[in-house]
Order: sequence, then structure tokens, then C-alpha cells
Amino acid sequence: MKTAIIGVGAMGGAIAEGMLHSGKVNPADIIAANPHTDKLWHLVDAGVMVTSDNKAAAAKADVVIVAVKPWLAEDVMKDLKTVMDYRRQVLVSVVAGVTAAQINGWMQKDGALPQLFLVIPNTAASICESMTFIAPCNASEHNTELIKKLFDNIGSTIITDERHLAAGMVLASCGTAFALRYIRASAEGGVELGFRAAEATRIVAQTVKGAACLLMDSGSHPEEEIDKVTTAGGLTIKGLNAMEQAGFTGAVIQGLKAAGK
Ligand SMILES: NC(=O)C1=CN([C@@H]2O[C@H](COP(=O)(O)OP(=O)(O)OC[C@H]3O[C@@H](n4cnc5c(N)ncnc54)[C@H](O)[C@@H]3O)[C@@H](O)[C@H]2O)C=CC1
Ligand SMILES: O=C(O)[C@@H]1CCC=N1
Repeated sequence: MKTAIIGVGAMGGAIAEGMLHSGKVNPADIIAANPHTDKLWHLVDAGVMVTSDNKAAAAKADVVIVAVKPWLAEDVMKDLKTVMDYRRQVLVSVVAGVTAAQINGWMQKDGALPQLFLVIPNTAASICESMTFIAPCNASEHNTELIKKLFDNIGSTIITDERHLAAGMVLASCGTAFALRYIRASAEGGVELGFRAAEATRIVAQTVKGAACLLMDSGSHPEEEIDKVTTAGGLTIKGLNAMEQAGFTGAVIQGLKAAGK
């Protein structure tokens, strides 16, 4: 199965990197299309076909993933429509905020619509740790299974509907930046406590990874694991209470809601 990635920037690039990293996708089955191919030589070296011609890339693929900025999506997709065969090809849009209705309006061809998937991954796709949301729109069960398998290669997937994509994106795609900002804040505190910046960042990153793994391995509630850390009258509870007094939980929820508007 050949996959074309149209737009190989932060997100499209992470998908390509992840597919390579997984070892489960043959590099020769990936076609990467970007107007500027000069930054994509590492993909060429890995065996990926790279081109600046979107239509040539799409024509060769079974799955066409569009990963351009939202304001370019209409022109890019209308251009792809001229070469896509909806009987054998599937369209995947990772373009945030562009709806199935909009895409169907652009892609409708002689009364036919493409089998469409709205997909929201995150940049951890590059190391096969994405949390990816997949919303099938006029797609068969067979193709839904196929697209799920493709994105399972680069992390964890949830099949959902279009209504839930925005919330998923805020939690998991924007959420990558939010989690990293916590790490940066904590590392800055670590420097004040006496660690060098790089050392503090490594310590906090490992701590956050460990905390996430505790939840994922045990399925326990965060508060259950927090209870194991907070000694009565101890240090942790003083830290947690000071953070809450400064509005920690409220600030996180406000940030999520602002991003989701
Ligand atoms: N960055 C993220 O964490 C996430 C991004 N998205 C969505 O992915 C899409 C891409 O975002 P980023 O990768 O962050 O942007 P980006 O700017 O890093 O990448 C876009 C790429 O498209 C290329 N491009 C520009 N014009 C093109 C054309 N006519 N044909 C083909 N390629 C073209 C650019 O050269 C660039 O490499 C956006 O729609 C965004 O909403 C979705 C989920 C997460
Ligand atoms: O910030 C953005 O608009 C895009 C969508 C999710 C992550 N990056």
C-alpha cells in the first residue's frame, strides 16, 4: 500500500519519520510531496520518494494524506481532485479545523465523493508515540481498518466522529505543547534549585515520562498515584497546595478551553 504525504512540514514530516521509525512501513511505499524538497534529503537517504509535484505523488498512492496549512487546503485538494480515482484511493486530511462538508464541497466530482478520513495526530508521531484521532467520513469499514492500521504504526489511535476531533486535538496535539511548557517551567524551577539547565530538563522529562507510564501501565487514577507520593505533612503536599493557590488546575483548564474555541 503506497502512501503520499502532501505537505511535509512539522506534522507531515513527523508522520513520514514515524512510518520510517516504526520499521513496519516500507520506505519505498512513502511518497513525500513538498514545494521545497531541499530539507527532505534525509527522507531520500532513507529510501522515500520525494517530489515537488503534488499530483504526481497522489497519482501513485493508495492513501493520500494532506498535511498543509488550513489556508492552503482548498487549492491543494482541488488540484489533487483532478488526478484522484475515488474507486481505488482514500483521502486523509490532517488539516485542523477544516470540516468534512468543506472537503466534500471541494472534492465532489461527477456526483462522487472521496472516501475521506479526518485525522488529527500529534508531532510525537515522529517517534511512534502519537495520540491520533481518526474520524471516517463516507468510508467503508475495510478502509477504516486500513487507515487505523496505518496510523497504529505511529502511536495510539482512537476512531471517533468529527464532533470530537476538536477536543481531541486540543488535548493531544496542542496538548503536546502544553505538556512541554510544564516541563520547561519545571526545569526553570530546577535551575533555581541548583541544577544546570540541560540536567534539569532531562530530570523533568524522565519524571514526566515515568508519571505517564505509571498511569498507562496500571490504569490507575492520577490521584491514586499522587497519594503514594504525598507524605502526610511532607514536601509534596506543600508544593501541590502552593501550585493550586497559584491557579495550576484552573490555568490548565482555561488554556484548553481557549485553544478549543
Ligand atoms: N503541527 C501539529 O502539531 C499539528 C498540525 N496539524 C495540521 O497539520 C497541517 C500542517 O501543519 P504543520 O505541519 O504544523 O505546518 P508546516 O508549515 O510545518 O508544514 C506545512 C508544509 O506544507 C508545505 N506546503 C506549502 N504549500 C504547499 C503546497 N502547495 N503543496 C504541498 N505542500 C505545501 C510547506 O512547505 C510545509 O513544509 C495544518 O493544517 C495543521 O492544522 C494537525 C495536528 C497537529
Ligand atoms: O496550533 C495549531 O493550530 C495546530 C493544530 C494542532 C496543533 N497545531
